[in-house]
Amino acid sequence: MGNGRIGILTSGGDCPGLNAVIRGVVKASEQLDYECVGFLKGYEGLHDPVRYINLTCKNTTGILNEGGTILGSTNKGRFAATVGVDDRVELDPELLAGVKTTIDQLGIQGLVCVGGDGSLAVAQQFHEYGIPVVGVPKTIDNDLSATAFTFGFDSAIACATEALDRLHTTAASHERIMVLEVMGRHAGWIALHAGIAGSANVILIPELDWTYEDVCHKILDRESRGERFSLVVVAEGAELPSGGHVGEAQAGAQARLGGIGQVVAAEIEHRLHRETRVAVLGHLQRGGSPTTFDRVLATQYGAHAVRLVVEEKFGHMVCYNPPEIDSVPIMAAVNRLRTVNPEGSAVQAARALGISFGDRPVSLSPFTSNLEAAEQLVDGYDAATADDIEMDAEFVLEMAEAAAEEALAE
Ligand SMILES: Nc1ncnc2c1ncn2[C@@H]1O[C@H](COP(=O)(O)OP(=O)(O)OP(=O)(O)O)[C@@H](O)[C@H]1O
Ligand SMILES: O=P(O)(O)OC[C@H]1O[C@](O)(CO)[C@@H](O)[C@@H]1O
Ligand SMILES: [Mg+2]
Repeated sequence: MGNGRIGILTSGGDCPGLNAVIRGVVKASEQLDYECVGFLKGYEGLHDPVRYINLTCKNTTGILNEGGTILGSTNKGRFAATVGVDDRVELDPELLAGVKTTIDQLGIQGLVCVGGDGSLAVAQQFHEYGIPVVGVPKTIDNDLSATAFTFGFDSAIACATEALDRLHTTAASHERIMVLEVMGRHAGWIALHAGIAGSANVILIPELDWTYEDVCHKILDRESRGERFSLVVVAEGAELPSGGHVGEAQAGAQARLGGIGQVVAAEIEHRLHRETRVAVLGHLQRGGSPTTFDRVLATQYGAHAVRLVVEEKFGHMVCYNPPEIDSVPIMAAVNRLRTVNPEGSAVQAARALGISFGDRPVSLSPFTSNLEAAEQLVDGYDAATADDIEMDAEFVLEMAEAAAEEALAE
């Protein structure tokens, strides 16, 4: 059996690039004369019943650009180590003992666990129990600490950006407001990056409190300049102005988020009396072929994970510390979600372009005469429906007056 055996499993929500990591691990292992074993359906294949396949360069050929994972994955089952942000649930000691027996009996020298925050929290408990593990950071949500990027994120934002490009043309043709709901759990990375790349007008993320007034304000401001359509991106985990998230609680697992797009679209339509439509991107963001960036990142992660096993750097996770691939203790990456910095450069750049986060009134464009914009804004406001419109006539007028005063002062 050459130098020994390396195990690998893919756990949690799938994402593009998982197969690229598997291939990277297998190829790098064979180069060093190690055999590879792939456990099926995440951690579940490690015990009762043990389910695995032998992986070789030959039987993994052609998978680099395939979405999904040839090993299968799950985000439910017996290995729930976290059920929410900053939560720790101890794994059953009998389960841990069973996994240790599997690893010992198969002669696995190191187990490569490819997963997000929850799955790596499991890997950390394996490590504490004496099971030799190394981690690889995966998730479309990009919410893992200690790495600049997880693989899967770039593919997800490519998908969301394409969706925005498509929504753009139909929104413009029909002069509608389009709301796109994207994934990301409690982090706004997908919404932020896709929103910037897909030229959204409003981006709503969990990290910033927002109001319907400010969202509608932005839409009206665009209308005042003759832009009679708007694109709103909302992260599934964004908190409603009234508090709380939209989704369903699940027993023994993280809440399933989703549905906020519909809520936001309905409220905008109600307040502005403008045709508003919603698109929910859902699992399209997790499927399909990885982008070039994700292929390169995932391949490097796979190769580097093998190196960690060979060097017996157990309890570590590979990470991207641009421009290099590096490693950190798994503990540094889990139980502390990496969320968007509201003062960070991406948010600042978006604001500089006039993208609204729904958290403050828009300032009128420096490129339009303020007076002209203010007049248009008042004209554009349909007084006939004022009684119906819960969005404040007063607010619009106040803004118009302030702008007019400013313009006169110039
Ligand atoms: N075998 C399992 N049994 C129970 N729970 C599991 C199992 N595998 C993964 N999970 C849970 O599924 C969830 C998702 O896993 P993970 O964090 O690795 O993926 P993710 O892509 O980041 O997705 P998420 O945003 O749902 O966390 C976590 O809460 C994790 O604990
Ligand atoms: O596949 P499921 O169980 O619906 O999980 C969806 C969740 O998984 C992710 O796609 C990846 O973590 C999240 O963005 C989303 O909230
Ligand atoms: Mg996660």
